[in-house]
Amino acid sequence: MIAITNPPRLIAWELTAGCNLNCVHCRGASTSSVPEGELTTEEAKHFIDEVVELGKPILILSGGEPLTRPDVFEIARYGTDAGLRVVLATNGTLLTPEIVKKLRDAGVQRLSISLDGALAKTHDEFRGMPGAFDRTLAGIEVLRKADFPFQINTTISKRNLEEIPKTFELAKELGAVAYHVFFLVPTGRGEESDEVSPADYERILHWFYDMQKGSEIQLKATCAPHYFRIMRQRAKKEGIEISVKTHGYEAMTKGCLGGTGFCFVSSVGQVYPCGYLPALAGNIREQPFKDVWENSEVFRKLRDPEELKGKCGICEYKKVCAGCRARAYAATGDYLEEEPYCIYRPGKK
Ligand code: HEM
Ligand SMILES: C[C@H]1O[C@@H](n2cnc3c(N)ncnc32)[C@H](O)[C@@H]1O
Ligand code: MET
Ligand code: SF4
Repeated sequence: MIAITNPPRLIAWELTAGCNLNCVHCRGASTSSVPEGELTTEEAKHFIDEVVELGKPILILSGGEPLTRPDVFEIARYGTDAGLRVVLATNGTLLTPEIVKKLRDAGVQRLSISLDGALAKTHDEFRGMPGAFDRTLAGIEVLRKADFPFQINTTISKRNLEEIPKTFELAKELGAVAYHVFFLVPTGRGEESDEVSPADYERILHWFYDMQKGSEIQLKATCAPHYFRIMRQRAKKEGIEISVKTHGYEAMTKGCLGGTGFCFVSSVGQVYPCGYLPALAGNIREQPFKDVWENSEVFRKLRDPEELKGKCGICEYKKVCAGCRARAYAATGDYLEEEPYCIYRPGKK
């Protein structure tokens, strides 16, 4: 039998590991020092050529802080011309009208702005810089004036858990087209002691389900695969079928796309299932991207739910959830082990 591999739907690309901030939770442990040997402009363009050979995913230009890389506009333009939907993830502190114009001219379709609290103190402590909150809000103001679409990304940890509803309200007031929450993964500078408890995860994901129902803007939980279990448990209780009509995009996807619909490429060309799981699939300098995507052992394992261990392995929701592989890795050293932050006991329904 010939195994058919779907092309990636989304690729997050760390254009540079360098950053102007020093966030307490940063997966890349980014600082102002830029590592040696990052992909050159030519190598970056070559990578885009290779991506297009496989399919037309959304290309997320990320970092580090992608706006610290001078050729970011040239790379974005190249991706746009190649037919990709190019978006960019930024901390928002470096946005000026000139930069926003250049991003628009390069065909960038949306920005994500990280905002980790509704209060300046919370965000600034997260971001390791006094004044970061004000600068990010100033950046958002530039986007509003230019009528440039943006979403707000918030990483949820113990530091801001109780401020999430307020941050969601702020995102709406600011005119975000979507609100995406990321649950902290203990990797890089991210600390396990900052992770919210499994019970709090459950609580906030139920809140999220309720918010999603009546929300005029798109809400998405990333790195919280158990949301897809909760969605099904709640829908069953309410007697509703899960469909695109009732649950939108969430009905068509699953908990974690790492290695199946999504991958992360580091600034030196390393390919990983996501930016939080240091399980190396290959390097685009050594192998064609297609070969890494289709044949690497890590990706093959992640595509097979039968490989899952512990309670995830026997869970009736494993095909829609599969747990966070990065959290399993951080807790045990084995990315196929059970998700440590899920309270569900398989078989309970
Ligand atoms: C349009 C602007 C967007 C930006 C700038 C953005 C940014 C990001 C970033 C930076 C990550 C983290 C990647 C990593 O470090 O590993 C991420 C993850 C992800 N995003 Fe977005 N995103 C955007 C829109 C979307 C949309 C519209 C969707 C789907 C409807 C989406 C789905 C995902 C998924 C599935 C992941 C991967 C995490 C996982 O494995 O579940 N994103 N996004
Ligand atoms: C793309 C998003 O990823 C967030 N981010 C950075 N590091 C981590 C981590 N360890 N866990 C979860 N999210 C993280 C950023 O704050 C940004 O909003
Ligand atoms: N620096 C950007 C942000 O904070 C993107 C990457 S974060 C690891 O949103
Ligand atoms: S989370 Fe983003 S803004 Fe913060 S240090 Fe890391 S790369 Fe920079």
